[in-house]
Amino acid sequence: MQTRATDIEHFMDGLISRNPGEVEFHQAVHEVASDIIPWMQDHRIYAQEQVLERLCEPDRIISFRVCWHDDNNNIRVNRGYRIQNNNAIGPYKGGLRFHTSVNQSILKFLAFEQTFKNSLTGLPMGGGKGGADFNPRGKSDHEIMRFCQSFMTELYRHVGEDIDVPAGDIGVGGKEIGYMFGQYKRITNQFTGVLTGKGLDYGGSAMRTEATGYGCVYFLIDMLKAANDSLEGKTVLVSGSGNVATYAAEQALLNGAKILTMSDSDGFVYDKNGFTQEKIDWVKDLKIRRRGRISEYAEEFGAEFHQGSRPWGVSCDVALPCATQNEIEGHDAKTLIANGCMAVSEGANMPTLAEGVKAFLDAKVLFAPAKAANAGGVAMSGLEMSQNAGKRSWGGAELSVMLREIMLSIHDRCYEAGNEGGYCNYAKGANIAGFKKVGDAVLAFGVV
Ligand SMILES: NC(=O)C1=CN([C@@H]2O[C@H](COP(=O)(O)OP(=O)(O)OC[C@H]3O[C@@H](n4cnc5c(N)ncnc54)[C@H](OP(=O)(O)O)[C@@H]3O)[C@@H](O)[C@H]2O)C=CC1
Ligand SMILES: O=C(O)CCC(=O)C(=O)O
Repeated sequence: MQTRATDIEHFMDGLISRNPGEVEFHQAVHEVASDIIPWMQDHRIYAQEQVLERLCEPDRIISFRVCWHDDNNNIRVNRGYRIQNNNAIGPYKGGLRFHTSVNQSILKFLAFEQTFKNSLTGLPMGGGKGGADFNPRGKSDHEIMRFCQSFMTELYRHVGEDIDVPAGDIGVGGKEIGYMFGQYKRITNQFTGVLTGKGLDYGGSAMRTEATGYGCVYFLIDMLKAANDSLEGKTVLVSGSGNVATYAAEQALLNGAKILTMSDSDGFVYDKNGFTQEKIDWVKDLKIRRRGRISEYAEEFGAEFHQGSRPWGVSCDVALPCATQNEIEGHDAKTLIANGCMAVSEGANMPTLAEGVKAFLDAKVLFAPAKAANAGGVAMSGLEMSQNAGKRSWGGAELSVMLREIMLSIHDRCYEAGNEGGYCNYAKGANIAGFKKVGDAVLAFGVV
């Protein structure tokens, strides 16, 4: 039986009327539904049992007030959230984002995506996401510490090593995880693996910092290999200059690529000579320790700074969007294609708008969707959970091998479900492979 476009529209009309105004959530669901609704024509049980409908309704949405004192002793009020989307295949798992843009729609889209991403890793992790509309930019360390402690003072009652295990995301790195872990331990008097991305001295895992960016490039390499190509000598645009961007740039460089750009929310830098390891290390120090702006790179290394723009107008072979959602619009995708871009691997979550994804797929650009390409980070978090549960720690070399194997198996799962004979639609493959595993678990539980 053929799926009619109206089936997808009908499904989306219902979803939009139940979740008004949540545009990012609508966008993420539409992207999955467009592949899953046709697929369910031949897999009727998932439609009969309303599996997609169930996965689109979070198990629970937790929202709370976060009060803290700034350095001038003013009381500040923020809103914190945890979206526990689905725990059919394991405890809720997913990052915390601290950014002014954070709202329920953004976190619902992220928790929804996380559910399928975690499924693709093959590890026992459900999907969740959380955060707050707190802006760490310009805050002192003491302010960040007080905010994190206040945030955890409410969150602690909703999380636990077998319940829900948050980690970092935009605005939440090792420092913030340390403050939150310390507060959890203080309140509960328990030392458990309740957060991942912890420091190595207190239960963290080697390779977690590198895992998302490295994994994104491993997926790219596997995709190129399946198309009888390689990364050697290719020019690469990277957006962002945070955790994912810097480690993606580093791994691409290690594989012989030439990195031309990095960016932040003020604009992008274009280095015609390419980023060396020394320059990437300088960016890491700028962003993590000095909390500076990417424009300073241009002054330091004599590169171009393009204020208020994204890097997609620069000619390249490969694009690695690693900053945030919706950073490649339809016209950006068309520009990239016109300038010769032949592969895109999404380090950020949902960085490409639907029109952009369609343009890439129509042009047969190799396109690695976020839920597959950036799954290395949460996979390493899953391995951190295993280490914590077993009260042991594995070495970096061992974990690197595990990360490489997990990324290859994610690639192969997506390839198997998305290969259309001559061209692989990895977006479709990731949706089907991710959905099927969670869906089978949902079916096993009956109506719950
Ligand atoms: N960390 C992880 O393990 C994982 C992260 N991701 C995703 O990767 C992306 C980046 O996360 P991560 O590197 O951890 O975060 P960081 O906070 O380390 O870095 C974020 C980077 O993106 C830029 N950025 C943020 N918002 C915007 C915006 N609205 N416009 C332009 N640039 C922006 C930031 O610039 P500025 O300094 O100006 O804010 C910064 O360069 C996110 O989509 C995240 O969800 C996905 C999987 C795992
Ligand atoms: O490691 C984790 O649990 C968080 C990863 C994450 O937030 C993501 O994959 O988007």
